[in-house]
Amino acid sequence: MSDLDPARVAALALLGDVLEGQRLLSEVLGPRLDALAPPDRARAQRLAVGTLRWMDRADRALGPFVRMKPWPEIHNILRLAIFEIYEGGTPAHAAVAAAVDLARATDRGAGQAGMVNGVLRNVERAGGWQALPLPRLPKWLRKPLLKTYGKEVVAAMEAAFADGAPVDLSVKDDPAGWAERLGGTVLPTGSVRLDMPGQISALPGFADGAWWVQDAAAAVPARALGDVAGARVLDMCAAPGGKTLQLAAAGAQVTALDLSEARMARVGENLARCGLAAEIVVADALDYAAAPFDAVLLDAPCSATGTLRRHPDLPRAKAAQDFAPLIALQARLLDRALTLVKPGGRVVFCTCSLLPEEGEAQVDAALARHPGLVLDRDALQVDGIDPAWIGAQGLRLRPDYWADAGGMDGFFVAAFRAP
Ligand SMILES: C[S@@+](CC[C@H](N)C(=O)[O-])C[C@H]1O[C@@H](n2cnc3c(N)ncnc32)[C@H](O)[C@@H]1O
Repeated sequence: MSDLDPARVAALALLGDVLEGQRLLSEVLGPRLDALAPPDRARAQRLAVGTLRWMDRADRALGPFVRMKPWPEIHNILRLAIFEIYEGGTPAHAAVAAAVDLARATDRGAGQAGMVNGVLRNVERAGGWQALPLPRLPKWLRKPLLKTYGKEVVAAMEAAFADGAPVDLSVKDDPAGWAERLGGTVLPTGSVRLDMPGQISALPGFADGAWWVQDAAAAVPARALGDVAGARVLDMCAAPGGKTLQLAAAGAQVTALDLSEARMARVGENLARCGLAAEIVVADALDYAAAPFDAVLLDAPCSATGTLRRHPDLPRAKAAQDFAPLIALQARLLDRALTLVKPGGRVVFCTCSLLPEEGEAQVDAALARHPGLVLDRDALQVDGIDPAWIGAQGLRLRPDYWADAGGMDGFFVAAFRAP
């Protein structure tokens, strides 16, 4: 494959890892891309992410022209070419020629190259890309979301997933000043949004640690702890540290705990870059013991289905049954959090999930397990949060909110007072 475009070859390998190997892109990007030149690395990732994002529509476009389901690698070559032509800005003749070269280089050989050429020409001739429905989520996820939110909301969420995500920053101070310097806008919750940021680490303020990348929705849970200046706060699942940075910047004495040593190293780096401090503990939160804290933030491991604008690989690599152990762990972590806080202290539980099992249902179950545990819905009324987003159990943030301004991640946030 030496004459082939290395970025497209790598993108195809990534697609195979996700779609056939059921691996997340985050697990395979390093091994697949490290040997490439930086521009090829960025392009390969962009091609793989874009193809996954638009895959459902690409399959609809292909449907009338493929009689039998193509071999997986040929199918992925077709999907990649269709993404490139209709959403990736590649001239059609170049995308088709590249797809034919890629097909010729597979084990299936030249016969498949002819088929790829013919099918792509047919798709082009048929036209109508824009008239096809927006990409739909896979059934395992679409079904429970339809049951929870209804057809209209799920369609709006799917539109948000197709749009992708801007880059949001949490700033230590002066959001308006940083928005002006970086050409961004200040969101109602105080995050700064950038539409076309380019290389993040080259932007003013990165090296000095004036801000860090954090989706606007992800910045809300730490705010639900209220004024934490001087308080001892446990960030119980802390890595890579977005919320630790927020709490430290707000003047809390933070203990940042996480099971993963590698991910915790990133918390240390982020704190150092931003000139902030926290106690770092690598441990299983279920075994961790300490003098009771004033407050605990539990950002529990979850399905991450709220982050699909940036991670279209996730619903393709995972399935519902993968999350059952996490849902059980969330309940155990919440029980543990309640033992680590002073009586009457605030505990904020959150997940970047859209599934009620990882949000509202966890709250109902925790209230049933712990007599005396009190929900503190007032704590969720932080600046910029529409009160209509706060339900009986907590704050439900959805990717289709702020649709005209670029959306937000899906999140669930609940605030409790410990018994
Ligand atoms: C959603 S992420 C946390 C994101 C982080 N709060 C932030 O804002 O950057 C969940 C984290 O939980 C950690 N985790 C999973 N099980 C854990 C356990 N038993 N004890 C401590 N941490 C755990 C994972 O390593 C992962 O870093």
